[in-house]
Formats: sequence, C-alpha cells, structure tokens
Amino acid sequence: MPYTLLIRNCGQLLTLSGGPTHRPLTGPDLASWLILENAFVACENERIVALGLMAELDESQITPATQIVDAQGKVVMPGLVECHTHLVFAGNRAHEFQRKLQGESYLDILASGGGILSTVRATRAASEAELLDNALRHLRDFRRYGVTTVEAKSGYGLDRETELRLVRVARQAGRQQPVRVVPTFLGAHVVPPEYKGRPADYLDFLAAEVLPALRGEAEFVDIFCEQGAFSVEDSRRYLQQARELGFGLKIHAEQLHDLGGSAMAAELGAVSVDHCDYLNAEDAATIAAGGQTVVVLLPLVPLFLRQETYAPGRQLIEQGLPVAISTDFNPGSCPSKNLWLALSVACLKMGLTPLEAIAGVTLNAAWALNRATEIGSIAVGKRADILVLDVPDYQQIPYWLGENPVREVIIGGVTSALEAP
Ligand SMILES: N=CN[C@@H](CCC(=O)O)C(=O)O
Ligand SMILES: [Zn+2]
Repeated sequence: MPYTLLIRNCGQLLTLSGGPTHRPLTGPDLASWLILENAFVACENERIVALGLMAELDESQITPATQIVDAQGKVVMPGLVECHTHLVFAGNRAHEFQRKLQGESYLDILASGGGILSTVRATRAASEAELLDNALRHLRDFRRYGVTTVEAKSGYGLDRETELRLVRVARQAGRQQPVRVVPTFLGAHVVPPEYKGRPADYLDFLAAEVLPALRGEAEFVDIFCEQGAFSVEDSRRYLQQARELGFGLKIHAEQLHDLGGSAMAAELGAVSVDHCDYLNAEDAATIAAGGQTVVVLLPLVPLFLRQETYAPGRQLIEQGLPVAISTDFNPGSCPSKNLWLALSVACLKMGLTPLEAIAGVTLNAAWALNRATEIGSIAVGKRADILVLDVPDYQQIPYWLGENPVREVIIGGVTSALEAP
C-alpha cells in the first residue's frame, strides 16, 4: 500500500528507538536512542511503516494521494505522552494562590477545608455537560502543546455518583477529539467530609461499591498516600484489593513526606509511583530491584507549591530507575499544561540531561501507562503520533524556557489543525 502521509526533510528525527523494547529506558539507555539526521517518516493510515535517511526514501510509494509534510530541517519526534493529569474538574483555586504566597502550606489549606476539598465542592455542583466542556478545552490546550495521549484521573467527586461521572466524562472526552485519553480512578484522593476521620471505612466503601463498577471503564487505580490523605497501611490494603479486581496500580507518594508509599506500591507491582520528591535512596533501590515500576517526576509541583525539595532525578537515574516526566495538571498543585516547561524544570532542578528528559515525556511516559508497544517512539508498526517542531536541534527544546516549540501535531497519521483559541 502506498504512503498516506510522508514527513520529509526532518533535520533531526528523534526516534526514541534502538534501545531495549521489553522494559522502560534506564541508565545510559535513557540518552542513547537513535537520532537520524536529514531523514523521513512514512505512514499508512494510523501506523508508521517506514523511516530512514532521505537518501533511502522509496519514492515509488508516493502517490498523488500521499499527504506530504515538509519538516524544513526541523526536529521531528514522537507525540508527547502526558502520563499524570487530573483532567476533569470544575472551578479553579486562584483564590488560594495568595494564601500560598503568604506562607500557608498545601496541607494546611487542605486541613482548613480548602485545597482538594474546595475543588470537590465545585465539581460535585457542576453538570456533566459542564465537566465535559472543561475537559475538552483542556485537551485542546494539551494538543496545542503536542500532547497526543493524556492520562486522566478522577478524584474530585469522592462519592459514587460523582466519581463514576468523572470517569465517564474522561472517556467521553477521549471519543470527541483526537487526543487519546487513558482513565485512572483516583476516588482515594482524600477522605470526603462524609467519612471524616474514617479513612479505612471510605476505602472499604470504594473497594466494595465503586471499583466493581469501573472494570473496563478505568484502567488504573491510584491513591494519594500522604499525611492528611491515606496511610501506607490503608493504601496497601486498598491497592491489593484493586489488583485483585484486575486494575493496574499507581500511587501519589513521597510528595511532601517520606512515608514509604512508593516502595510499598512498587512491591505490589505498580506501573508507576508518582511525585517522589522525598523518596529516599533505600526505597529507590527497592523500586529499582522490582524492575517494572516507572518513577513519574512532576517538577512543576514543587515549583508551584514553593517547595525547596525536588525529586532526586539524577540520583534515581544513577540508581537504575526508569523516570518519566509529567505536568500533574490539576487546579491545586499545577495549573499548567505545559509539558515542555516541566521538561525544562526537570533538567534545571532534577539534573536530567535534555535527551533523558525527552525520553521522560515520550517512551518512558508510555511505559508509565502500559502502552509502550503502541506509542512513545517512532518505529515501524507503532501508531503515527508525531510532532514537527519549530526548532532545528533537540538541545533547544529545554532551552527556550516555557515556550511551545510545536509546529504540527499528527495523531494516528492525521494532521490536526491547531486552531486559534
Ligand atoms: N497530591 C495530590 N493530588 C494532586 C493535587 C490535587 C489538588 O491539589 O487539587 C497532585 O498530584 O498534586
Ligand atoms: Zn496528581
């Protein structure tokens, strides 16, 4: 079959391929994947079918029906994979920004009934149509940044009806526009007012009344293991129950304190452990030994919460851990969808190199969603989620701080218009 889409004259084609295919990238592999200069990528419908140097291009596969994108010597790379967001919510927390600037901590604001609980009130009060509208707007913004897959957590309902609604909205939003949406159930975000002081009872309720209704609807189950949220022991029991029901596991852990939640979740086979700003070296070694859990770094969160401590990214890489990078887009700890900024801050504050950080927002992020056979690199057989950037050299990606380098976004072999707001 002839090519349906050809991207030619790629100055640098960042393939993210050439390394191991059976596990996430770790150690030196994070930065030694293949870059082709003066190259092409060809697709048949939604799949990549060929790539190589321009001199190797088989012109006989080009027909008048082939769509040709001229990269004009710029960087071409896989679509970004955003592996940790709280996509579906109502309202915002701009009113808490000033409180934060005056020194109130994230957990103090939560303990006073604000923070996550403030977004829960707004989300419970919103209609399904309003929530869908918000989610679609955020997905459009993500797509402009070159994000082609987005994980979407629930977690601002904290009751059966609203939590199921949030998962339904995430799935519906995924069907209504081109960015792929991967739903995660985070009903165990914090303890709702109805269960105040009874976290274990709330988790039992979720496990008995909500998780069974989510089989086939949400792929992962997540929990916020932290002071003021859920303890390590309660989290362990809940995640075990979720695993028995067939869900993949994720955890928010070591965000503000070193409690041991990340190592616990890794021992249960979690696909990712997220935040890890306070992860200690011993627990990092436990996670590395498991060999299957990705550490998702969220550098915009300590930045936004004015925290000095960032996850020890460099040290984690030296210890052999696979790292990914995400924004953690949400109304409280990161109201930003700019994954390029997160990538830059991962370099500046966590010690990643540009190549490692690029792997963190593509192939390793795909591993954190259990989708690395489908997305995250430019390789024959993979889904054609591809970006054409406006920069000629990958070194400029983290350098232009906070800018959006995306010129063209291709999702499933289809170029999608980046319409004005
Ligand atoms: N830490 C817990 N949950 C989110 C924040 C949610 C919120 O503040 O609304 C996070 O990943 O940072
Ligand atoms: Zn989060």
